[in-house]
Amino acid sequence: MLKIADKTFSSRLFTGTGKFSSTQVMAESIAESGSELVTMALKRVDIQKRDDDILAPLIASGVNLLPNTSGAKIAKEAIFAARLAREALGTNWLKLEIHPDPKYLMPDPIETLKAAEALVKEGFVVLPYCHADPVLCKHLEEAGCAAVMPLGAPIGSNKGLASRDFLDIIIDQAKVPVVVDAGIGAPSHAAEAMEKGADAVLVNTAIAAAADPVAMAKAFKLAVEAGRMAYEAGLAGQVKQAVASSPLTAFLDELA
Ligand SMILES: CC(=O)[C@@H](O)[C@H](O)COP(=O)(O)O
Repeated sequence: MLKIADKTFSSRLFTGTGKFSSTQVMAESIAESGSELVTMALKRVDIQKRDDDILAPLIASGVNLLPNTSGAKIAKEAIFAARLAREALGTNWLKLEIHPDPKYLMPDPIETLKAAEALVKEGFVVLPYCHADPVLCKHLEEAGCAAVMPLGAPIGSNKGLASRDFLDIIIDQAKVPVVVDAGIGAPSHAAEAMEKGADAVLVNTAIAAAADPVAMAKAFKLAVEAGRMAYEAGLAGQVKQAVASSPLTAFLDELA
């Protein structure tokens, strides 16, 4: 079981709600993924009515909602969005996302830390999306964030763990759960993150944009479970030279 703040999860696959061809496909894919924590951009949710297109099936399914502040370019906007989300959705959980640059959607580390400090003080359970920067992740942890969400690669790029060496350091140092977020483009990328010891992964585009999102959601579910199982089993280390699996010359002993 994975514990983040006051909640426990049996699934280590978190999912997004964007880019699906329809709400029905989204709901079926999330159900198939087994995900228990689902993020949605506040800007996409009709906060006036709880029977909103995206919200209704999510609430009915019983998943935990993780509103995100995507669209915020500075800390002040993210804090405003967070308060709105708490009011509208009745959750103090928040995926803090601040990216001022629309081309690469790179998270702003300075504004993210500033907003995280303020939101933690207001009682939010803050899960910040950030660069795979070990020093920044430590600062976010010290600020009271419930987890850190370093990127694998730019959002929607499907490039996998381009930041793998830095993820290793973050995972090694972290005292809060590490959720690898963004850029995970294939089940094998998710498995790699889990094998490294990440506590969870968040996947959106690779599921939503697949030819068959429901089947892909299942593939990610299995990959995350396999990756976690491999991590817990303890991977055999890598060496440069070949090491024979069984004695090479024992059968020649007869000749001696
Ligand atoms: C939905 C969401 O929160 C995204 O911003 C997230 O970072 C996922 O990224 P991918 O779409 O690359 O999986």
